Amino acid sequence: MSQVSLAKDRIKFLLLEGVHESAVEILKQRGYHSIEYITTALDEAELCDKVRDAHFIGIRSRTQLTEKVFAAAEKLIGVGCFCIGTNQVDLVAARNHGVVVFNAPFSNTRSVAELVLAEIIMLLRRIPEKNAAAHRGEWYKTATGSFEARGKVLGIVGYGHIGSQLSILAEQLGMQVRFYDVESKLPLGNASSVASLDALLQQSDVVTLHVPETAQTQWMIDAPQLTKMKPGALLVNASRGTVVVIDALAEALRSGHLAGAAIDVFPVEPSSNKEVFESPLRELDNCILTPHVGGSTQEAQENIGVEVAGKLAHYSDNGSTLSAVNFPEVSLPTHHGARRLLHIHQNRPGMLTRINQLLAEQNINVSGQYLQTDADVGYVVIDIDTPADSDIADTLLDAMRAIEGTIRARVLY
Ligand SMILES: NC(=O)C1=CN([C@@H]2O[C@H](COP(=O)(O)OP(=O)(O)OC[C@H]3O[C@@H](n4cnc5c(N)ncnc54)[C@H](O)[C@@H]3O)[C@@H](O)[C@H]2O)C=CC1
Ligand SMILES: O=C(O)C(=O)COP(=O)(O)O
Repeated sequence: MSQVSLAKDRIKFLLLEGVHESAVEILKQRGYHSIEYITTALDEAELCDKVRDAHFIGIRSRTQLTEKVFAAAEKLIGVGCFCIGTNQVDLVAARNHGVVVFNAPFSNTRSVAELVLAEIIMLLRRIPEKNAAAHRGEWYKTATGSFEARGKVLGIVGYGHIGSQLSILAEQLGMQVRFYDVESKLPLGNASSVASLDALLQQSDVVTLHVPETAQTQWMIDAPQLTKMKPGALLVNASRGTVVVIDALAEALRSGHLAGAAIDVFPVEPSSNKEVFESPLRELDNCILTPHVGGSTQEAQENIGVEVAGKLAHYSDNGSTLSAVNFPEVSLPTHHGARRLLHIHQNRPGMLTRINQLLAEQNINVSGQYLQTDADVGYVVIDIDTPADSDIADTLLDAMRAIEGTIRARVLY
């Protein structure tokens, strides 16, 4: 057997932020036992040190994977985001270093939708203030400012997996659902789309945000947008902390223009449970504050562990990049009796020709070849008919690595 294909027990996984143990179980079931498990996030300097000998890293929303981290991670071939958001990863840097990034696009969406629905009911009934008062020994029994959810207009910004599930749940309560999305989306049930964010803000009794962190969504809700909301309206943000300008929100809550808010995500979040949480919203009783737990349920975390660990193991075992968020997607059959080589390269003319020339020169029969490219990167998987004890794959690998524009090449089996 060739020496270049790494044995599974030498493939190292670094799992951070206490990802669910289902991830560890799946990796072990798939034959990966070299797993370092850390319950917290690491800062950039600690990460640069830790990632040096890791082949895979698993993170959640706190760990920032920067260009500097990827440059230090010489052996890294894959990242698993055990969450939905991938804004914490420099996806372009990852791709340029030949590192494939996966996430779990659905597994915690129901959990977020349920939490938001519960918060809407709590806010409509002014429970946060009444709860805070009761904790101080005050008895604040009044119907003033308390409303049923039935008949109220719920404005959803971002009608994706979470927004659309919330739409269905809110309609069960009799809410009238309207949404604004930059993409054309099928309205579910009796929901209807609204042409602009401003129009949605003006019409809604409750506004809830379910957009990803992008340049367009950054500080999307600032003082001018809050002013457009109905007097006495409510705001919920369980998307990303950069979507809402917190000082502007605090002012809108203090002035009484908004009656309440529920905020799960913040521009700066503590990096561990031991750090103090600072926010101007802390002093406001009419604001539900939660520590980024929208997706933190046992069900969601267990499913995410299984899903993302499965994707990492599949990529490691077979080279498949199906559902990668930063990489050309190649879905591959397992090819028994063949050797499989992977070549990740800058997408420039003639790369495949050069690889195929090498194969022809060595008189190697190709039994399968799979290529996908995006604007910058090409990924080709080559199955060759050669006995397992031949060292031709090693020779080929050296030659492929010498091709100018190669980012990474390896023999899988
Ligand atoms: N609080 C928590 O624990 C969690 C937070 N999240 C956050 O929620 C976000 C949304 O999750 P999903 O619904 O699963 O994502 P998704 O990708 O299914 O939906 C996002 C929707 O937002 C729309 N959109 C993008 N830019 C927009 C803009 N500028 N204006 C209006 N609409 C825009 C998209 O077209 C898409 O329909 C995630 O990106 C993540 O940041 C996700 C899970 C847990
Ligand atoms: O799935 C997401 O995007 C989330 O925000 C959840 O993040 P977490 O895994 O709880 O740190």
